[in-house]
Formats: sequence, structure tokens, C-alpha cells
Amino acid sequence: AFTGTTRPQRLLRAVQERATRGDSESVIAAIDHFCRHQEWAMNVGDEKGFILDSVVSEVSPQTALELGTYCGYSTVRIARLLPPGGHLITLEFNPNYAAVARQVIAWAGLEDMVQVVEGASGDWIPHLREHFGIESFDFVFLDHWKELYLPDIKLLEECGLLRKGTVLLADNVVCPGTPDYLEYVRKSQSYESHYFGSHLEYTRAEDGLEKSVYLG
Ligand SMILES: Nc1ncnc2c1ncn2[C@@H]1O[C@H](Cn2cc(CNC(=O)c3cc([N+](=O)[O-])cc(O)c3O)nn2)[C@@H](O)[C@H]1O
Ligand SMILES: [Mg+2]
Repeated sequence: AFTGTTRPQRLLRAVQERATRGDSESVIAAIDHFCRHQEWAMNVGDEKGFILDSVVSEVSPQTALELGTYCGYSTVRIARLLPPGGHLITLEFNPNYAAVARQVIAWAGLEDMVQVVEGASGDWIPHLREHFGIESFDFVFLDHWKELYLPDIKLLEECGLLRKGTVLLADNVVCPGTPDYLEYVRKSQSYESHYFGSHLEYTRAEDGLEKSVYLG
């Protein structure tokens, strides 16, 4: 029996045992299998993941940001669809999760397109331009603490990291829910918002993604 391992470590072991190195589809499938048949984990999952894929493919971002890496499942889903030269920065403040995510991303063979940055989103966002030479983001995926969605997009606005047409995609706007964020993006003249209904990962509970285009 495996005592003393964390769920992210057990998820990583499932990837290393079941997925083929360099094959991002098999990494995604291995994590979905683990979460359906072994242990639920808060990855965006396959059903909402399909919606994430379609939005990423439509935007085809050169610069992408993810808030809340966790084990790197959505990081792999996004990075595998980036166009040539595309780059994804993902912020994770839990060092144990970041360590697992780096290995999951490497197993998928996507480490050259992804930068896992350790630290709190609120601390890092003001330094992304100077540190990574980012002008603005084409795409932002929000999946970290739900109370931080709103303050963090306001910070992205203030730091000039959003441009006309930047697409924000937010997970869990129904469950666990992000009421203040939803109200803001749906009421603000600076955003055009659309809700994609789905289900909480690996369950029948309702959840969905909110896509919001920044209008400047
Ligand atoms: N300010 C922050 N900056 C960077 N990373 C952060 C920050 N806050 C949390 N995180 C990280 O997000 C990761 C994942 N995470 C996401 C959440 C919030 N998400 C959820 O709580 C959640 C919860 C459920 N759920 O309860 O069913 C389903 C989901 O899809 C979810 O994303 N908490 N940790 C964790 O590794 C955490 O360290
Ligand atoms: Mg989520």
C-alpha cells in the first residue's frame, strides 16, 4: 500500500505508469482515468476540457496565462493546442503541486512551451511583463481560488496585460461558484461574456465555463 503519498503524487504515478512519454493525449486520458476510477481531483476534466480545447483552438494564442496549475492537466490541454511560437505561463503557489505539474507537463513533452511559475497570482501578475517580456495576453484561463478571479482580472487590467480581444475563460463559475466575478464580467461594458453550461468534472453536478472577451 502506498502510505504517505499525496493525491497529486498518486496522480503523477498513474501518468507515469499509464501514459506514453511525449504523448499529451495519453497523459490527459491517464489523468481522466485516474479521476474517474481511482480518486476524484479538481482538474477541469474531459467534458469542460472539450470546451476549453475549442476556445483555445479558436483563439490560437501566442501568449497564454493560466491561474492555478494544480497538477497540470489543463496546462497540458492548453499547451498541446498552442500554435508554433506560442507560450503558456501558469501560476501556482503550492510548491508541491507545482513540482507534480512540472513532471506531468514534461511527461507530455510540452515543457518547452510552458513556464510553471511558483507564487501567488496577485504577487506575480505585476511582474510578468518585466520578467517574461510579455506585452499582453491573448488568452487567460482562471482555475485558482474562486475569490481571486475578480481581483486578479482587475489587476491584469491595471497592469495593461489585457488587450482588445483578449479572451478570458473561467472554470467553476457555477460550482463552487464565482458570483462576484460573474456579475462583474457580465455587467461591465469592457467585456462581452458567454456561459458554456457543462458539469463539474467527473460528476453529474452542474458547472460551466464563462468566456469573456475584453473590449478595452
Ligand atoms: N493566488 C493563487 N495563485 C496561484 N495559485 C493559486 C492561488 N490560489 C490557489 N492557487 C492554486 O490553485 C491550485 C488549484 N486550486 C484551485 C483551487 C480553487 N479551485 C477549486 O477549489 C476547485 C474546486 C472544485 N470543487 O470543489 O469541486 C472544482 C474545481 O474545478 C476547482 O477548481 N484551490 N486550489 C492549487 O494548487 C492552489 O495552490
Ligand atoms: Mg476548476
